[in-house]
Amino acid sequence: MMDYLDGLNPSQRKAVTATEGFIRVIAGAGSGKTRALSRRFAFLVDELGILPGHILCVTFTNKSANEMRQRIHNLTGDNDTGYINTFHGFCVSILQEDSHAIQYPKSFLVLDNADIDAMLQLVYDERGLTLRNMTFSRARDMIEIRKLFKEPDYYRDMIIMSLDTLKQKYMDASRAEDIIFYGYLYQEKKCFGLDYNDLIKFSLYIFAENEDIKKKWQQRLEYIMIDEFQDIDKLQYQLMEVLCGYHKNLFIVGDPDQTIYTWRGADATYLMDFDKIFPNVTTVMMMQNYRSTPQILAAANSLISKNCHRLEKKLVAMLPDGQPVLGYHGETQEAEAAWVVGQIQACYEQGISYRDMTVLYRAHYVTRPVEEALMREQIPYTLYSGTQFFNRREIKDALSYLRIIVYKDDLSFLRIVNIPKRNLGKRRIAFLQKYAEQKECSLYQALHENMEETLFKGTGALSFISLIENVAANQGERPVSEVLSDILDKSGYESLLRTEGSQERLDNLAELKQSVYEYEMACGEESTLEQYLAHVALFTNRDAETRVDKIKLMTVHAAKGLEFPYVFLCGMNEGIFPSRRTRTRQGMEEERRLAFVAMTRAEKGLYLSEAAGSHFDGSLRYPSRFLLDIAPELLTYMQAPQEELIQEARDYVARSQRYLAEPPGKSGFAVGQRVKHGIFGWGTVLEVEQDQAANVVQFDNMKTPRRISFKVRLEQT
Ligand SMILES: Nc1ncnc2c1ncn2[C@@H]1O[C@H](COP(=O)(O)OP(=O)(O)OP(=O)(O)O)[C@@H](O)[C@H]1O
Repeated sequence: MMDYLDGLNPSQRKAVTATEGFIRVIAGAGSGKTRALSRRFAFLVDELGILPGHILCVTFTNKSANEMRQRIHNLTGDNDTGYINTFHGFCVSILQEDSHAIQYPKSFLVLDNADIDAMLQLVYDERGLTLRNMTFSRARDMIEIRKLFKEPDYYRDMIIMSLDTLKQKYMDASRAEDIIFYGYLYQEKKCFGLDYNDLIKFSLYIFAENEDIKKKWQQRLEYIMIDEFQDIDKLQYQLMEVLCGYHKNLFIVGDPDQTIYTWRGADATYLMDFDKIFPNVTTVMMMQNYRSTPQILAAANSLISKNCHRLEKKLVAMLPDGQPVLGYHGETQEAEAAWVVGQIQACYEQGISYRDMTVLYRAHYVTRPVEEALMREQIPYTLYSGTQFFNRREIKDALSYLRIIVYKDDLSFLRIVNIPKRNLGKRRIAFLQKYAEQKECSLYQALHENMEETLFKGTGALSFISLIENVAANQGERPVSEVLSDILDKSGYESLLRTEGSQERLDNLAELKQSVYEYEMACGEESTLEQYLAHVALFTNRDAETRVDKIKLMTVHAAKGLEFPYVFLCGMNEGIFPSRRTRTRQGMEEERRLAFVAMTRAEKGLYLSEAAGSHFDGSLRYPSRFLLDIAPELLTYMQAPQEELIQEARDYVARSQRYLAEPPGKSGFAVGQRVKHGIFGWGTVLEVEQDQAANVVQFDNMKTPRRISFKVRLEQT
């Protein structure tokens, strides 16, 4: 047996061996929390003899869950790696076991954005809405906000209401927003689909209503560990509170300086106040950084020290000296891109592979000049963005084929029934929709019952149905990867891509097969197609790794939790990074943390660049305040901005800082509350816009509502 404490520093050892009670680890960037977490898991299993199935380890992304599973497998040699998952993924496990408590089948569908869009399309078609009423992406945001804040009890409609009553509510709705919202809930219930919010809400509901189920899970989870705790949100927090209620062994680890998801509801105070809420909390500080050179760390420390609201802490570099952090000011964006690419080439000539170099940026549009320069120099690169791997057409098609085998659901059916062409176009589908409506059955069932009818003569209906039935009949005995290859082959889908000559799409399919195969290896033999489908719906493009030697391009958000030998952080200009949408001082501190996360991804080399010129709206581009925050001796410019420009930038930053709303930037009001304004008089709060730091108030004496900044005092009833 290996010694699990080998190669750990004293605080890491403490984190590993303090197993009982409430433990909080405040871990700086690159201080080895992943290492500590996985060793702790192995320690619990091998030294204390805890069964892996009684440990829950929550990670922030599926990718980190997979990595953690792999590490733990390597450490313990055990195939059973317990519950290592994201909160959403873990809720899938809860619901797969206990969804009967809410009369949902085990085989519910986990919906991703593309599924939600497909459902929205059905609602829009049925109720004559167009994208002019609302784009899908705005509709998705609206639904999420309504579910989280405005109608947090929405899930009762889905669970308690009958499908018919829910449909009536949808049909009775007249405002576009209501039509979309209730139409979507209806579609969800109709096909037993659950989106990310539902997963947690439904689990909490089951626990609240069923003492025995709650007890079962509480008793099962003897030890709970949560990574990236600084980005936990309210619902996740509630779930965690319930889960640790029996054994009270909760281990959390996070870094307040890396909170970058407050815009999505994350709240670092859960980490900061942990010791005030839970009894006898042991706090361990991990401040030794093993990732970056002292040069990189000094620059990052210098930046983050400019945040006012933070726990004062200093990361200490453990690695030997490296090259200085390099900066560059380009006269144009093209010049900046040329410098970045020039540095990449120089590194490559020194024997550094492309895969060890990563370009990071705040917003996608910044990549255009860099991409052009890379193409010109014929340097291979991959963009982690836009169309996410699991949202690509061919991947969605392939997964729909897998889904139809298990669920026979309408969404998958509509997606693939006519791909490749089976002569099942609009007219025949309309017939099936009508038939399904009358018989209250699925479209698949409708086709099954009608395939011998004249309308379907000369179509591929018969062969489609028999293909699905055949594969479905024996899929239980075969590995998922085999089922996938089989269906892609027999459906003619793969040869369709071959005829289209889409090599890239074929490569992506190969990548998918590989990822299924790896999933099977990680999960052991008992992985079923249902389980795979539930988990794959939780994936994001961060999960699709590249195997070829290519430069990676990604946003800073996507780089969370990752590390790269050489990092090129470009577009460091005011209006880009920090983003022009930053409106509050809190928001500005979050941008600075984001820049800190970006810089601390780098191990050996860090390159910071920006360009003069103007933005889309004609305003001048100034170097980012984050560059000015770094002490000058810690940033070596290969071409520096002129002193005059720096002074202008400082003036600009000082001006813009004055316009940022004051902290704490919290409204303190609830929707519907009556308030009194010094001049406008009485009114009602319609909405609280945290990002604008304003309350939307309908004043009694005014026709239209006004946004009133948090800065202005409002009296309450
Ligand atoms: N005690 C140690 N001795 C040597 N190297 C270590 C030690 N602990 C961790 N490392 C190395 O330091 C690097 C950072 O560790 P890890 O990825 O676990 O950090 P992290 O705390 O999760 O980082 P972040 O919060 O920035 O994402 C890894 O390459 C890891 O192998």
